[in-house]
Amino acid sequence: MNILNASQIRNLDAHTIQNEPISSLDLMERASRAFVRWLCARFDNRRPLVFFCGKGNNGGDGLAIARILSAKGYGVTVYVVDYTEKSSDDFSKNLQRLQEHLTVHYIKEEKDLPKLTGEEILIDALLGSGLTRPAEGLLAATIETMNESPARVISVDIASGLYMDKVNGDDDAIVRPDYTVSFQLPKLAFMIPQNGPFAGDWLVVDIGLNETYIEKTKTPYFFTDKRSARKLIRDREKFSHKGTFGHALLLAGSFGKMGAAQLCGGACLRSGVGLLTLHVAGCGYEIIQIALPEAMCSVDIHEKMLTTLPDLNAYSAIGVGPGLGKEPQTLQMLENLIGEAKVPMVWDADALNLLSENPDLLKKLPEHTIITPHPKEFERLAGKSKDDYARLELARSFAGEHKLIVVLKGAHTSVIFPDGTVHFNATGNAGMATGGAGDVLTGILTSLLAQKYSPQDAARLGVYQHGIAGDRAAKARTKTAMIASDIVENMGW
Ligand SMILES: NC(=O)C1=CN([C@@H]2O[C@H](COP(=O)(O)OP(=O)(O)OC[C@H]3O[C@@H](n4cnc5c(N)ncnc54)[C@H](O)[C@@H]3O)[C@@H](O)[C@H]2O)[C@@H](O)CC1
Ligand SMILES: Nc1ncnc2c1ncn2[C@@H]1O[C@H](COP(=O)(O)OP(=O)(O)O)[C@@H](O)[C@H]1O
Ligand SMILES: [K+]
Repeated sequence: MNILNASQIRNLDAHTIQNEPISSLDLMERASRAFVRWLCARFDNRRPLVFFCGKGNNGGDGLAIARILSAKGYGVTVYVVDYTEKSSDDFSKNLQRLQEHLTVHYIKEEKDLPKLTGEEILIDALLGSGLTRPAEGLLAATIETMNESPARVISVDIASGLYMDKVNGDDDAIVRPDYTVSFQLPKLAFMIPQNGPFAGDWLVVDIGLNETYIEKTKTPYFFTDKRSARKLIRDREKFSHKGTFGHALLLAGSFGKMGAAQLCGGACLRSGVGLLTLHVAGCGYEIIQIALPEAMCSVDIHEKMLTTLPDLNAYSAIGVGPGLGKEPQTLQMLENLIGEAKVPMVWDADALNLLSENPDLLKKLPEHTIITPHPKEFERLAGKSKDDYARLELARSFAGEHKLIVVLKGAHTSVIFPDGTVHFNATGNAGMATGGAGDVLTGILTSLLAQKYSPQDAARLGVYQHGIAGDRAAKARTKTAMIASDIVENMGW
């Protein structure tokens, strides 16, 4: 799914209005009904709803939503923040319609702001995708009132004060919603870690904007949701045999970190690889043979660390890093790996940390290798960024410069291609912020590469499937109690 910027969304609205055709007022009504459907499925009419509306189209949505919900028997109070003389046409038309049924309150100065009990549900319809500057004055005071109330807050389209596609200032007034019900497309802002508090639990409702136009609009940003992930999956052909699905090699596991190799190997096996060999430090032989009877185990000449490569000829993909350690002999092994590997690779964890300390080696990494840094590992590789948008840009140029597939991990992990394309992932949850979850991902990616998925497809699909397994694990065990091995246990699609 494409992610569009604010001006592209404006054009999309205009295109839909002109070509469907539909009036902008009817489009607003359709968007408002979509919002209402979501709200009614979630909240019954026992709680009072308090609306805070601006005077643009976001405010117009708020007024339309209030009218529809009031007709459905919800208790509705509407405040319009009177911060400007100007108002949009569709705002004015909806104001007129609403006033036929309901008294609208105006906030003209701060003392007009209501005292909230905390029992209400607050609907934030002050500013939407039309935000051009930080919210100030009365708007900022209204935002503060909402944020200070313990009441639940639902933002219409996007939290008021949050830019859709660029960084906000540290002191900007921005609503902190519990939920954002966004129209048609996810917004870039929702993908950015520092915006977590300003997106809340967000979801997208379909308002029938022109799909063909969306698909044709050029953007570097995409969202890997269920539909796009499904397109990547290959069926297991009836007459296939284990040779069809490749032989993966994992270089992982030193003394005290053999669990990383086990998690990585378990995930690799459960993602459909034909054969798996783990090459581990000598001390890991029994552990791996007992923990993963389906895998073969090759041991290093060194008891505690990885120092030498096995013969690489048998393998169709290689994953390296989990539980590797950073000993100088291990660095030597990585140098040899770069020299000898002729198959696609995934580099993770300590393999990346060793790369950061040896930039010459980074330059030699074969094109289209997948690297899977978390933000700290990425910082070690590429340097500091002043904010999360800047980090994303840095990752795009890093991927381009080194011709790598960068999987920048976190909530909405971004998979970045050398051409600068970014695919944000839809799945996963904060329960995955637990030691070993990344090792699981490396196993999945190596397995997909061994099965001859392209590095681009393997990265997008693997990250998606990792998140699905994490979501299932959270359902089974809760986000708090789940551990990385639960992610492996819950794999399968
Ligand atoms: N255009 C359409 O057909 C549709 C638009 N929709 C709604 O329309 C919204 C966008 O509406 P608008 O473009 O009217 O913009 P907004 O309602 O976001 O903002 C209103 C106007 O306020 C001004 N403004 C921006 N930042 C400000 C600030 N910090 N302080 C004071 N004034 C500021 C701008 O001139 C802006 O046009 C979307 O978020 C969505 O909620 C939906 O109704 C769906 C259909
Ligand atoms: N809040 C979160 N939401 C979704 N996924 C998350 C979240 N936190 C972590 N993850 C995922 O869990 C994995 C953690 O990997 P990593 O940080 O390398 O852990 P480890 O090194 O312990 O294995 C990544 O794939 C990341 O995307
Ligand atoms: K809003």
